[in-house]
Amino acid sequence: MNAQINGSTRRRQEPATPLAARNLSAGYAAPIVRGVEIDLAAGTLTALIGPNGSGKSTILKSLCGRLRPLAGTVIVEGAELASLRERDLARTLAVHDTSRPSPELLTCRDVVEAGRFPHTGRFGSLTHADRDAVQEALALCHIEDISERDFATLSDGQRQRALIARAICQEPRVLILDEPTSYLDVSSQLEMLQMLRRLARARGICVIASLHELALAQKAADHVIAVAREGIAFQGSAREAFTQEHMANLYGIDPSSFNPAFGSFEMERPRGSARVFIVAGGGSGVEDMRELQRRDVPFAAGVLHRGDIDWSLARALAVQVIDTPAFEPIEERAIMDAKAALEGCRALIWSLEDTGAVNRRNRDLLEHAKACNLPVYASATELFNGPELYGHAPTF
Ligand SMILES: Nc1ncnc2c1ncn2[C@@H]1O[C@H](COP(=O)(O)OP(=O)(O)OP(=O)(O)O)[C@@H](O)[C@H]1O
Repeated sequence: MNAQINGSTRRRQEPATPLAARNLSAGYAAPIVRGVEIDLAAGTLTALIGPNGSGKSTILKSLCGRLRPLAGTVIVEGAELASLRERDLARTLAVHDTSRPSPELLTCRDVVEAGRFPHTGRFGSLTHADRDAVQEALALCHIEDISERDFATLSDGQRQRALIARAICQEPRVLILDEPTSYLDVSSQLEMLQMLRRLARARGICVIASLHELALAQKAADHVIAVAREGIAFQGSAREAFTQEHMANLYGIDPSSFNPAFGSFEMERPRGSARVFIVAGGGSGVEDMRELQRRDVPFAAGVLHRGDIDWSLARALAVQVIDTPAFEPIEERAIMDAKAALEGCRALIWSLEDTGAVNRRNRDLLEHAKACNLPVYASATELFNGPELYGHAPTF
């Protein structure tokens, strides 16, 4: 977001932990999550992740006082949440959630201005400083141009921005957001998280948001808390959290379908024995592997250098990957394994444009395919649409 985040005038001496939970049990008639321990630092963005129904919203509601803890305590800037008066709490903590109020006859600006109530006097009239804070929040959320529109007529994404702007102009020390990106388009999601992250840093505030977009959470969050199985499954830095093992346990998926480099999941690999062998490297096979996956054709891939971009995708999508150590010429063992795998296939896709010192031995596979009378294609598109480089079109 382009709007300038004004941090210098509002920064204060930070206490160590703006928001903490100690042995918190949160739920309704019975606990949904137990034993929750949280310590959030000032100036950071924390992402709360986890499957549907795991208890993210329930935790957030308890952290902001909308749901009374069933056990344990929530501590806001050193004070027990339960001991704070509503107005004092509102000066410290602001909440955005997914519930959708539909106030009638209020403009978008009116709704955002309501965020100033903890700072206004008895009659609720706004000072210049209040109006500046409102204007700044409108700008940060990119809704200046719709500020005079009837709130009830805004789109879901515009309302979401307005409600986040309302929480921001409250100028809290702690900002709690339940799915702040749920109604936003892809570029707006990026902008919103980037803005929240900058806001956290510039104002030294603590932001915690539940998110389903893991790739975004991985890029934006300083700290990640994963909720599952009645409590916190794990928490730590994005680097610590977004591992294949953690994601597999959290979402019950095959570990190799999560790519930690990009924070993204791949669709399930085609099942069965490999029918196509793909030779690739340096990203040359990405499109071909995706095409095979879309067409549900099981394939083997090799010989790929470990760490190569094709290698990491093949590990998620191929039924067999034959690899070799990075930066070294292909091992003899790998060539033998690849030839054996190739013999069980019905076609070879040669995605490489050229070979160099470290992958020259892959040319043996091209020769082997010809010797085995296997058709060879330059890409998956050609495999499905012809013409073949060599041999006869296979049937799948
Ligand atoms: N008011 C309520 N009364 C009783 N149970 C509730 C209430 N609100 C939520 N629950 C239940 O608590 C559990 C956790 O819900 P919660 O909304 O916290 O999950 P979540 O992780 O935020 O899910 P999602 O990702 O789908 O938004 C669910 O089983 C839900 O049905």
